[in-house]
Amino acid sequence: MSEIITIERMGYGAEAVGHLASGKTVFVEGGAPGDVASIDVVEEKPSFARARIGKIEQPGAARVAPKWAEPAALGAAPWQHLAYDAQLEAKRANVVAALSRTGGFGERADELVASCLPSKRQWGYRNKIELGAQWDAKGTFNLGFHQEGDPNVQQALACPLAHDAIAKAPKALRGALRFLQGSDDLGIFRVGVRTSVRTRETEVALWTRPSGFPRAAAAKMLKSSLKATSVVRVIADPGKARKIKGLEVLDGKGIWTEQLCGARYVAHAPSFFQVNTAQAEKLVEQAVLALGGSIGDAGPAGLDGMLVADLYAGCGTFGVALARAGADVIAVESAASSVRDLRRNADENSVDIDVIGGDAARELPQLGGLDALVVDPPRAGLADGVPADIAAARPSRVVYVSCNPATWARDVRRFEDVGYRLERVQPVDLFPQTYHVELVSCFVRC
Ligand SMILES: C[S@@+](CC[C@H](N)C(=O)[O-])C[C@H]1O[C@@H](n2cnc3c(N)ncnc32)[C@H](O)[C@@H]1O
Repeated sequence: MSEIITIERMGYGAEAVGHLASGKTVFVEGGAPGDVASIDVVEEKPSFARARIGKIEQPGAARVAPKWAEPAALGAAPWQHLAYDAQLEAKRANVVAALSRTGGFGERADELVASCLPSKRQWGYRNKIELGAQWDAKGTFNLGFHQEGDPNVQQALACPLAHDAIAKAPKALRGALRFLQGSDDLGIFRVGVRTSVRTRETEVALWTRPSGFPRAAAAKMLKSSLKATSVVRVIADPGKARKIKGLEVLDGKGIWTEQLCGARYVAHAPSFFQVNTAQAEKLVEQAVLALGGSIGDAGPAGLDGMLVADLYAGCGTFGVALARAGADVIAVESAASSVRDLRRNADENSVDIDVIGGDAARELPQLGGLDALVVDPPRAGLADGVPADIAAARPSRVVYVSCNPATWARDVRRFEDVGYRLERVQPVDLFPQTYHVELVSCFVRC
């Protein structure tokens, strides 16, 4: 079934949103706000439909020519056909919509959400590329991007979202690993590459199942193909990336380092680290400011003597900055690799952090009274009882950093129910050309 519609807005996802003549909401792959397009409906459900663009009759004002022509861009850069200003507006609108509907803020949501802070680099901003590895039915080794809902990897020659030093890694690594393996399956199921424009370090991490492995040959080949300063092998089972069975240094330092807000951070391959360093600095700055601190030439300051918990702390992106600002920091993180890196990052930046390895929800009730708290959970947001446990610690301020407006808006409701008022929401664009948006929100105790 085809019909001509006008695209209204971007959804929270790859698709744009419009309405069929029947009034039904339709999600349109490849649509841009303002497009008048002939669409082909590919799926119809009782309350919504999905469609593809047949022909654009008249392009919307926000539409631009996509830069990345490979099919992998559909999954990795699904908003690249939108002008950057329109991307920022759409991201803010998605945060407002989540707060309004899921958070129950109605029209008040619009007043609380600031404009989305733009990324200086709209391409070439990622410090990390993560590629899935697979053997196909013909016995060919493939390396590419995972697309949501598709078990197969999508091959690509390059990733223009990544810094120049690693943008061509998909092709280079595919060639190197095909040569290394020949027709032998070495159990590689994922390859991660991290680079820093600040420290000039590049690390290649091969994720493999436990088995024999030609360490020296792999080290030589990977080091030369990307001028890597570190080559490591992470031993784990596919689908169980959190259960690391071993980490072998094949060449170089065995770690990757990055500089952020004037501090130096070490991150081992299995540890979480923000993928857009320059924008992560804005997250940190926003968090420090929200707690009443300041950012000066010498770094974060002005939180002297405050007792602050940093939950879901990773390698210490927030915790180290808060401690440098003078706060007494208790950090909780569950992944063993990140916990070790966090301890080392505190030492290397000459700050004391009380690092607790464990589940944030479980540890929180033992922390006692707090002056303030920063939480930065994974996409699923906070476990049910966490806002109430936070309220029991009676912090005067809570900073909630989120990468998922839907779960965040649900949690906002919970915070308001336990006596915290949402004061301000600052979306920050860490992921240009995609629908993803990060936000820093601040709550005060009523
Ligand atoms: C979105 S990352 C944020 C990390 C850090 N705040 C940063 O900005 O780099 C979420 C972190 O939470 C950790 N994590 C996941 N579940 C957890 C849990 N139940 N308790 C504590 N940490 C957890 C992950 O290992 C990851 O490091």
